[in-house]
Parts: sequence; C-alpha cells; structure tokens
Amino acid sequence: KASFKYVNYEGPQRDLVFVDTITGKVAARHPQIMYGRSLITQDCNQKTRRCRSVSTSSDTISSGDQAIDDAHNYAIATYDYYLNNHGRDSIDNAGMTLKSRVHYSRNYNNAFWDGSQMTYGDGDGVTFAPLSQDADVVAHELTHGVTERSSGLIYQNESGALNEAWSDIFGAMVDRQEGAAGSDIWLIGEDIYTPGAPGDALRNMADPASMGDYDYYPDRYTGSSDNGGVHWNSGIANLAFQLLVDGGQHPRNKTPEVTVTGIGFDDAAAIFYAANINCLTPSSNFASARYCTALQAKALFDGGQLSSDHQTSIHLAWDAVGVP
Ligand SMILES: O=C(O)[C@H](CCc1ccccc1)CC1(C(=O)N[C@@H](Cc2c[nH]c3ccccc23)C(=O)O)CCCC1
Ligand SMILES: [Zn+2]
Repeated sequence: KASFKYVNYEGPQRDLVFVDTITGKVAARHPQIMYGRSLITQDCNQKTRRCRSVSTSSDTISSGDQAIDDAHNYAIATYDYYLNNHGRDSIDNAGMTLKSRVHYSRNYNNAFWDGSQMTYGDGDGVTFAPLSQDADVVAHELTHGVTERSSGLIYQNESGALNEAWSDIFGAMVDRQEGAAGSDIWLIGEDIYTPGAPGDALRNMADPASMGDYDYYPDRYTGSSDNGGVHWNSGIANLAFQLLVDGGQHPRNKTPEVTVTGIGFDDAAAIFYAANINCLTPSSNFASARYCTALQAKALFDGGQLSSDHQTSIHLAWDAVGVP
C-alpha cells in the first residue's frame, strides 16, 4: 500500500513535494510552485573567453552542431531527472539557469564545473571527442553544482572522492534515463573517450580497477596527485553504489565473505540523493558516507525501523569495498 508524505527539501524555495514512501519517488509537487527550465548555451569558438550565446531555449535544440546540441539537451535531461526523481528544481533547487559553454579552447581534453557553469572541451579527437557528447559527463558536471549547494563536499582527499562519486553516480542515473542499459550504465565517458577505440571508458563503476581506479578502501590512494586521488578513490564509492543497486560480490574478490542483496536503481539513488542534501557535510569521509546512507535508508524506506533490508544492503555494500 503506497503512502505519501509531505517532504520539505532544503533550498531557498522550500520545495514541498509528496514522496511515495514505498518507492521514494516524487509522486506530486505542490501545485502553487511553478517549474520552468532556464538555460543558456554558449559557443566559445575554440577560445577561452567571450563565448557567444547560441541558445536560451528551455526545450531541446537541433542547431546542427552536435557539441552544442548535446550540452544543451543533456542539461535538460539532467534537469528533468532531478525534478522528476528527487523533486529538485535545478542545481540550486530554485530554478537556477543552467549555463553551458562548448568548443572551449583548442583540443581541450577535459570538461569542468567552475561554480557557476559547465564547460566542455572538444578533445583532440584521439583521447577525447567533444566532451558534452555523453549524457553521463554532462550530468556529472551539473551534479558538482548540486553537491556544492548541498553537502559542499570539499574537493580533495576522501570528501573529494565522495564528491566525484556522487557526480559519477548521478551521471550513470541520467545515462540510464537516456537509454543506456546493462553494463553500459556503469561506464563513464564511454561515448567520448578514445573515439577510435570502442569498448573502453574513462571509468567503470562496476569494476573500477579495470580502468586503473581504486575499488577497496584499505588499498586507497593517499598521495597528493589529483587532489588526493579524487578521480581514483571515487571508484570505492562508485562500486558500493553499483553493488547496492545490482547486488552481488566484489568483482575482484577483495571481500569474498560479503554478498550484497540489491535494492534497485530508484531506491539506491533516492538514498544517495538524500544523503547529499540531508546528512553529508564538507569534510565527510567514507565512514560518514556509510553512516549517512544507512541513516537515509532508515528514514526513507524502513519507516524508522532499526534493522531492515535496505539498511542491511547499505552496510553490506560498504563492507564489500572495505569501508569501516
Ligand atoms: O568534473 C570533473 O571531475 C573533471 C574536471 C577536472 C578539472 C578540474 C579543474 C579544472 C579542469 C579540469 C572532468 C571529468 C573527469 O573525470 N576528468 C578526469 C579525467 C580526465 C579527463 N581528461 C583528462 C586529461 C588528463 C588527465 C586526466 C583527465 C580528470 O580531470 O582527472 C569528469 C567527467 C569527464 C571529465
Ligand atoms: Zn567531477
């Protein structure tokens, strides 16, 4: 029997939504609160300054330039994902304009969130194709904005790895919404990484070590490169999420005694989203991530009961990747 509850999400405009307490999904939104997507997409024309606006449409576009169209349209897809699944109205939960810039610099092999906008390079055509051309990359960048305005996870060391993982996690969720299926859901950047070599990706959430990232907390990187390995240790939390969704065991038998019972995409995403807006803080570490995700599982799905299947699955998923 589905029951609904009035949930106040944080943010300047208190988002009153009805959340189905069985599925954790937004069932209805407060009628008085109007929602409208607002976007600005700019073409930097291979420069780094004075990019010019090419679209302010609140709907999908087809300009003929795939980098422009994908940046704009995948930002819309990500806005829709957050509104329909988590009741969040844009990056700030108050209808903030989604600003994107493409064709940034020359042969720029990266993309980034700078605190107010998403920026995408064209890649050099060997290592990367234009980076806006993968839904999980666009959702990854936009989610940095969400995290900045919720937990504020500091972008270094363990909190930075969690920041990175949350961006990969919601990147995967948007990729799935856009049609990715099976193991492709867990690949990050598969559409833009080494365009000449199919089948590889920037990261693999289901087997991080296959792309050179970490998958077991005791083995984590503790050096100073990559802001303390934020793109490498993120694999530990990425794998925990994938095991929570699908169930199973560590792909490289780091914890053969642990078998997770999966709880599915929707419940896992609801728990991880709630952890970011209700529990995690700027200096949260991996142990805090275990605590916060278990707490949100209890609040969202177990009616506040102490022991329950979702909480058990959460603890086993973190056990599987060796997080204390
Ligand atoms: O958002 C992020 O975390 C990454 C932004 C990194 C960045 C930060 C500050 C200034 C410039 C760039 C961008 C992405 C990323 O994961 N970059 C990794 C991998 C990578 C991409 N291009 C590279 C070129 C050289 C080395 C590593 C990379 C990184 O910057 O580490 C996310 C999805 C795809 C690109
Ligand atoms: Zn990132």
